[in-house]
Amino acid sequence: MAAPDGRVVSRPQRLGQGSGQGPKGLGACLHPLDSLEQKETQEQTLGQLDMLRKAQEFFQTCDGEGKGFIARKDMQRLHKELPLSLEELEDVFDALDADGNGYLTPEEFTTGFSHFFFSQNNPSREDAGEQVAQRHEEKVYQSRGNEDLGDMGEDEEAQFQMLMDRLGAQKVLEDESDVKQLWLQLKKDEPHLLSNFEDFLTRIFSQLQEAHEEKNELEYALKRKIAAYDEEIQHLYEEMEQQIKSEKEQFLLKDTERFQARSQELEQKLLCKEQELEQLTQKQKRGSVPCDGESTAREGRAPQAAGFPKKNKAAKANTAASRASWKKRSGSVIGKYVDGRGILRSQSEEEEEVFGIPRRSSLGLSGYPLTEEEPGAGEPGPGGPYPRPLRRIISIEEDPLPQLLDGGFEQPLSECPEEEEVSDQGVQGQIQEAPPLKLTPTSPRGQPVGKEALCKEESSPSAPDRLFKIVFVGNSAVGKTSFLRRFCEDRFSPGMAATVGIDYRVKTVNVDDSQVALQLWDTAGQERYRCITQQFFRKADGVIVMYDLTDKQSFLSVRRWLSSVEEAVGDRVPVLLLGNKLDNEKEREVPRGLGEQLAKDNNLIFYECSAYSGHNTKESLLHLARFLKEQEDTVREDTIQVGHPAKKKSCCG
Ligand SMILES: Nc1nc2c(ncn2[C@@H]2O[C@H](COP(=O)(O)OP(=O)(O)OP(=O)(O)O)[C@@H](O)[C@H]2O)c(=O)[nH]1
Ligand SMILES: [Ca+2]
Ligand SMILES: [Mg+2]
Repeated sequence: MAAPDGRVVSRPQRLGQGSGQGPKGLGACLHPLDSLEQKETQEQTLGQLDMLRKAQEFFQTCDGEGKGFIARKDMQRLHKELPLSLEELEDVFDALDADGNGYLTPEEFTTGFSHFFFSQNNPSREDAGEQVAQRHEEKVYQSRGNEDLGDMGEDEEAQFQMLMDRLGAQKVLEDESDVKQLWLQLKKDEPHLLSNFEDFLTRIFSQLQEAHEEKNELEYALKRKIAAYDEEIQHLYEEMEQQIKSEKEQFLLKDTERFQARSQELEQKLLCKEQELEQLTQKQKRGSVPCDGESTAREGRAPQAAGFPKKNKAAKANTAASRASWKKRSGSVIGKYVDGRGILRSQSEEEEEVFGIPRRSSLGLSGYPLTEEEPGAGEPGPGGPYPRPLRRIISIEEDPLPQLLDGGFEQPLSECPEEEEVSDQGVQGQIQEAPPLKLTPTSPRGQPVGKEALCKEESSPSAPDRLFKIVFVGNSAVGKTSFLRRFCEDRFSPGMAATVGIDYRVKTVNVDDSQVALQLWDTAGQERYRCITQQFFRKADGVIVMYDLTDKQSFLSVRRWLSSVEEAVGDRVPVLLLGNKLDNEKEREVPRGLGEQLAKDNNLIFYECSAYSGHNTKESLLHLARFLKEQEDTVREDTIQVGHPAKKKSCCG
């Protein structure tokens, strides 16, 4: 505040919000020694301090309430302090409001004020008001100078344009008309304000210019930021994709591992099931082998377990007779042989005596020895050489196998509806049709198991006279299941699934007017089921070994199959050797002669067949069925007339 003698007296400094860079206290005393030098500096500082103090004074005049900033209307309070009209104070306010937010902070006020009201010379010496007046003097003079220019008059437009160019208005002002109007107005009415107005315009335009530049800078920075963000997002996206991909791979890997573990587990389970089955059959064997060798004749009680019916009274009598005669019968389930002298001996003893060969010999699986001197023994029929008959008691006993199946394996019991007529054109020689046994079923289950499954009118009038168990073995995919399907259902379905464990079918065929039920055990060729398959040999009356004549390996495995049959049942059962897939001649790998030779060496019935075309499927099985039936007839005759010499017969017609 200017004191009456013009000395500048500072108002007590009011600290608080918006405290700007207030002048430091002047109370600090200076050291006498360097007072001269500092006097100089002090004078300078004092000048500046005065200036600032003035600014502060004005600020506090406006900010009477001490709110720390000045609003537009507060500026009017300077009307008394400064020779400025209200409009001019408004302009000054706008010029000082650097950030244009409608309020003046102490900084904005102090900084702008010292520019606006204190000229460049040292404000300390002159009173602010005088100073401001002087400035006005200058300004007015200056604008008057312009006025002079204006007076020259006709080129006001050019003058205004020159001013605009000087101020660089083009860059920041779209429409100069308002400014031009105001300028002309001022020029006319208040020429002394013209310089202020020009100053004001200068500041405004430079601030607009700055703002414009700042805006451009901000825009540029924004663009760069957006580009950086886009890049970042792109990068994140790729990273995420990568992550998803690796997650997927990991998941798949885990899945495969889980699957493998699961299948191993299942394999384990299967193996222990197989072991259980083995123990069961062992137990069964121990449990079922009769201690006094007591067993029932084939034409006697059929296995209850398989659900086969008990025979009627006549058959019972027959059974009793045959049972009586077999009282002495010892041993296991299947077949002992009664030799010519009626002495019950085991097949292998027979074998040793006749051939002295402890291993497989021409006595062979069919249970008939091969001797050259026999008439007609040389010509190999489709079933192989003519053997000399040995008696064979084919016994049947409570057969747990279907039970086992019921327990262990769910086997479809497929019974074939039609009766198989004996068509022996495919088989050597004629077969005498023995009169079928008169058997009337005593129970509704008059037929072999599964037969009742068919609707009544299909079931054949007579129950089977015979029941033979035939086990079917061979490498996987040689065509066992397809063969049996062809034989039972007379159809071929390609792309069969590999058999698991054991499959089981019953087919009744008519052999020489007898109803012969064939229990066909279809085994799985895959290695892992080998131990299950072995179990079923024991109970077999006959065995079929199949190979694929288009697959040499499967033929080479035949010997192995033959030896596992021998291990299980010795040479006591007839074996039919089948070379399958004859329809695939062009892919043949096993010449027919090799099959014939092998059959001859091991005294097997031999056929080449095709499950696909059906060629030799019936003939081969009927041959085996007839062979088994005749064997049984022979044994039966011998048993009834004990000691009679064996009747000559050939297995292959
Ligand atoms: N060309 C031809 N293909 C056959 C014949 N018999 C079977 N096949 C095919 O050989 C493949 C195996 O047949 P399967 O009957 O399943 O063989 P399998 O011996 O039962 O096999 P496992 O059950 O694993 O022991 C299937 O694709 C049959 O279509 C045949 O006579 N000719
Ligand atoms: Ca402001
Ligand atoms: Mg199969």
